[in-house]
Amino acid sequence: MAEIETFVKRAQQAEVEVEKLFEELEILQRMDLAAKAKVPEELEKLRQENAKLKYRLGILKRATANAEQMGDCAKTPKIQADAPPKDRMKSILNTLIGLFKVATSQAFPAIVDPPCPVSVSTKGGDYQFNGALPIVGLLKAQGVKMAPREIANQIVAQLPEVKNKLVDKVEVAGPGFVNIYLKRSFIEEQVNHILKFGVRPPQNPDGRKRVVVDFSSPNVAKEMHVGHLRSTIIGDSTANLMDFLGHDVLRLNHIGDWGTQFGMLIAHLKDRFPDFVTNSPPIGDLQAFYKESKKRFDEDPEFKKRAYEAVVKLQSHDEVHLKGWNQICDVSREEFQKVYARLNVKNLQERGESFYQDRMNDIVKFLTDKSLLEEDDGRKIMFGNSCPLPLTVVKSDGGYTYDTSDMAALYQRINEEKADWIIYLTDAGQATHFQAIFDCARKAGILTPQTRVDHVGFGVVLGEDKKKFKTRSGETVRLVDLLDEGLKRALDKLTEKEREKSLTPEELRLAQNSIAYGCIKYADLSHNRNHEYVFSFDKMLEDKGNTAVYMLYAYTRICSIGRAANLSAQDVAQARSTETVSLEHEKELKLGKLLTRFPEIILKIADELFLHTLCEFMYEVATTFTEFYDACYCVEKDKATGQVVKVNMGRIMLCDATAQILAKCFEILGLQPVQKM
Ligand SMILES: NC(=[NH2+])NCCC[C@H](N)C(=O)O
Repeated sequence: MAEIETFVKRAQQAEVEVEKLFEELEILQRMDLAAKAKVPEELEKLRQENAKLKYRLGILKRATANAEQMGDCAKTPKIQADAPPKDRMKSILNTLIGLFKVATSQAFPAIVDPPCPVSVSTKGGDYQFNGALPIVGLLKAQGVKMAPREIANQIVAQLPEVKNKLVDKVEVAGPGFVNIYLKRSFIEEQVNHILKFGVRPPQNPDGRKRVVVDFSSPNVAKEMHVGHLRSTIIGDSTANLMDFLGHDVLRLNHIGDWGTQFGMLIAHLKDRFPDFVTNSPPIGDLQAFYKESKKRFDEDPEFKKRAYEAVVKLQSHDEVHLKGWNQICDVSREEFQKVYARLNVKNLQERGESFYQDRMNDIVKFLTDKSLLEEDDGRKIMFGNSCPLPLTVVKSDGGYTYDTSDMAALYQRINEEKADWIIYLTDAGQATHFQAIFDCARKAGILTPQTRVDHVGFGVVLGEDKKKFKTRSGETVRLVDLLDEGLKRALDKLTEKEREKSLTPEELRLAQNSIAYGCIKYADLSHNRNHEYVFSFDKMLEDKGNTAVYMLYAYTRICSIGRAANLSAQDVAQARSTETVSLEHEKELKLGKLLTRFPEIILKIADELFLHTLCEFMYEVATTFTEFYDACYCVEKDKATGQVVKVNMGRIMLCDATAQILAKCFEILGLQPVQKM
């Protein structure tokens, strides 16, 4: 299997490179540069290499096909490594940027790497090129004076006429914008592409990356709180998105499972359950256990002493102490697992702070050797180049800190995991911690520009009273209780609508789960993550506005249109290869255009890491779909008998493409829509 992965990786890299070279070649040809000669040679070599890889991949794949069939198949097949890039979805925005870049370079060869801003148009045209204005300044710097409209005209004159399947017409407007109108035939082609190939990822401009997503990361023996819930939800979706793009994703749960608090926990364990080594201790409520031991630690100096001794024993890997530590971690692990199972969070690998024990020694040595550590009141600290706050790498008692483990983890992820991109999900309060880590890692040469790092922060969760989220009695809300309440509220909602009358008990249960977990996730994901977020079941369960309930209903409604035409799901699936969509009606075209924006939205979100953009897109799809459905008959029925008289298959296919796009969005967000609710 590992061998296959390596082949897949190499084949994909080759694909990306071939495609890149194709593009480059096209540009070079158009720009009529003499440097052409070398490229075809390289291209040919890559092609041959790729053909060989594909051939061997084919053999390996056939050999493992049976094994794979029996394994746990993902719901949507991952993009095939041997799928030519041409089969992926096209980002219209990127294509337009490419076209205008070439045209601008041709019109103004003296400007190196011209800026090329293209955006979706709000009026006049589908997209808009805004590059003329910045060029005014650039020309001026070279002593050339030219009006923006004139610049726009010259650029437009260079747009390739032939071979352009995409642009219908362009017009220079206002102070020098270029309005771009797309060809209907192109939009139709893109929608038909969805029917033929399914919702495929767009071509990644930077190729396949090894992406580490560090999320959830609760702490052993402490409450897994709503902050961890946010991290879990946003992190899981971020990882899903990276998966969809075809990256090689590693989901890591950096749990807090190491540190001095284990001394008091183990000392307390020894007292409470003296036979813990032979009999698994029934700890039950670990939070209460934590509180008890903390109380003793604070009040009883003798206990405190034993707690310190226990830490030393644990760190020297004494068997009995390791056993106790493991038992305590197991109790927490079980609790965390319950939450993950209910939220359907999969493939999250536990790699807690304890994993880095030896590596923390190594990183301290590494930093010491580079003379980067300073003494400060017995501590060893490190300053970066730009961040005002130093890291505490070694405490005065010789112990390590959160900073030390994160430095060690960063080193490990870059050098052992070969990460190209590392994404951390924690509350915004940890922003300075990560700034300092990244800053110091750059200074130490651990982090170079080859690796992208992002701290994806999020705001705090508030209760409906706009105060810190707590239970009525002021306790932290247990996540399992919160999820239970979600389930109860979802069922109330369904019975309020008397859905139990038309759904089977199993359908009702599925709908309840879909709504409960869907509403919690969607409420979180649909808001800008930087903002504070008010946790309110009432708001989440509203069926108007951009809520999970609205979106889930919209989806089931679209899915039901085929049924209204007496078509089974299988009929619809079969029609995808025989029917085509034509977007004659204005509302059909509007919907088609929106669907074809999916690839550019995905690329934007992957770059900026703001998932609410996807929710906004989904909402726009749902409302645009309603406009289409109100204006265009898909199924005509005899008013008197209710019999189907006419089915417009092309339109049913447009419904299907819409449903497929929405299904993919749900999948990325970790929601599980149902066919009926
Ligand atoms: N690599 C990391 N620091 N990941 C995030 C860890 C979050 C930490 N355990 C907390 O509860 O706040």
